[in-house]
Amino acid sequence: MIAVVGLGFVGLTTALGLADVTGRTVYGYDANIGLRKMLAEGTIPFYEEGLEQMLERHLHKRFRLAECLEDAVEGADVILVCVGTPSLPGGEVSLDDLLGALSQLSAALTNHGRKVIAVKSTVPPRTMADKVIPLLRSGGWEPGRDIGLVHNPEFLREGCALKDFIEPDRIVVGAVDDWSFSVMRELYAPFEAPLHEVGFETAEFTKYLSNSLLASLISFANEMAMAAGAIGGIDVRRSFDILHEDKRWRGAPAGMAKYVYPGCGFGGYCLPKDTAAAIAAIEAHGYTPTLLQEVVRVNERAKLKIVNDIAAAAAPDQVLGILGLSFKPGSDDVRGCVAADILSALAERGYRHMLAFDPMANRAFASRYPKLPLDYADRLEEVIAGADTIVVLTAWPIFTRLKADYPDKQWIDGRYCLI
Ligand SMILES: NC(=O)c1ccc[n+]([C@@H]2O[C@H](COP(=O)([O-])OP(=O)(O)OC[C@H]3O[C@@H](n4cnc5c(N)ncnc54)[C@H](O)[C@@H]3O)[C@@H](O)[C@H]2O)c1
Ligand SMILES: O=c1ccn([C@@H]2O[C@H](COP(=O)(O)OP(=O)(O)O[C@H]3O[C@H](CO)[C@@H](O)[C@H](O)[C@H]3O)[C@@H](O)[C@H]2O)c(=O)[nH]1
Repeated sequence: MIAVVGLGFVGLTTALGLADVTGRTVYGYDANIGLRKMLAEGTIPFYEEGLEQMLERHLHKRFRLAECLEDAVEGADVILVCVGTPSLPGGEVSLDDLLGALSQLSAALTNHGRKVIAVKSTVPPRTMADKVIPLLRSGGWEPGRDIGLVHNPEFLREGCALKDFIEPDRIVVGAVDDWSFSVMRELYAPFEAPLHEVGFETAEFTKYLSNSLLASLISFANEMAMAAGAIGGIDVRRSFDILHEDKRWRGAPAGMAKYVYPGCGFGGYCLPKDTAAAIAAIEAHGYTPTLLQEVVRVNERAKLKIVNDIAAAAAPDQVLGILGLSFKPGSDDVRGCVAADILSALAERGYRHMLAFDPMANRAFASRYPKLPLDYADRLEEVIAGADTIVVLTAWPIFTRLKADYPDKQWIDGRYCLI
């Protein structure tokens, strides 16, 4: 049996993906009672393609919700911990939820059958060795002797989380001993993906390596787009389309031609936090990662640029139409989205009449950012009718042709996505 602790984006996807692919029974536990109740009724609190159907298929059968941690882990031989590791104000990661969950786990475990604890949350290098192992020891569990211990970072992308989990490019496992490796090999045997057995630090670092590269590529794209704007006369969208025709971008399974598009900055729950955490972790070891620092600065500059573009195009007493609030198309997640930063910068500059529409994220945005002076439109057409200047902040495909359809409006394309 499998247990999953923390049923957010990663935990729920992991639990349902494992139930589906392995055929094993998965017990899920989340500390949030409201979330447990919602899941027990077959609904999920965010949009993720195919996930609700997967919940419907496995709920109360292969996927069971536990009301307490003890029940979730009692019969499990693998316990995957998927709690959040958010950023602190200085960029370092908060390990409070993770260490809290692990200390609850060490109190909840009994000696009946050996188990593996697998940390899936993203953590800075040396967290397993310096924080997790000492914590388990202080709870009376010696990793490698009484209990197995693994770090198994997750690489899924929101918007295609389930597909990414079920068809991963690679699986990375750092473990305390051979037995833990063998349990993870067995767990992932039905998945057709290379499984890399490495040390804890390599597993931890590989996750930051991946997200830091993605953040660097986006900041590179944004730097070049801003440079092109300064030169003038350049069709940035077409330049990038032509760039992506280079065969080296196109080889499956990389699919990077769908990445490295310029825009008004990267946001979301992972790239900003993981880049900041990578910088903090590297600095803490005495090295100054100047390129990564610059990646973050370019990202701030990309957000500021669109704020300046808007200020140059429309006075604060005008109505601004805002299209797109979610951190990326295909998702209703608004955690760390650039729209929040951009709209709060506009509010600071005195803009008070902003009418926004997102195909999925209106409600989530309103509840997470209640102080922003925004009105919400139920339909795209209301924004078009209500504003002369319209700003695109998320590249939803339904926005692509609007500029051509409404040439009389003033368009500010924060995502270089309008044709
Ligand atoms: N969201 C992504 O796309 C993504 C992808 C790869 C890796 N990650 C990493 O995975 C981790 C989880 O991210 P997420 O987006 O799923 O976070 P999330 O905030 O959506 O979910 C975390 C869940 O853990 C629960 N929780 C917190 N403390 C708990 C405890 N003691 N016991 C039980 N449940 C507890 C919370 O109630 C919440 O539902 C993070 O480290 C993140 O960096 C996220
Ligand atoms: O070419 C691009 C690609 C993305 N973005 C922006 O970058 C942010 C993040 O996008 P993306 O990387 O697609 O989304 P996430 O779901 O946050 O996934 C990232 O973060 C996850 C959590 O760590 C990792 O597992 C994934 O591999 C990694 O892509 C969003 O604001 C996008 O709008 C761009 O501006 N240009």
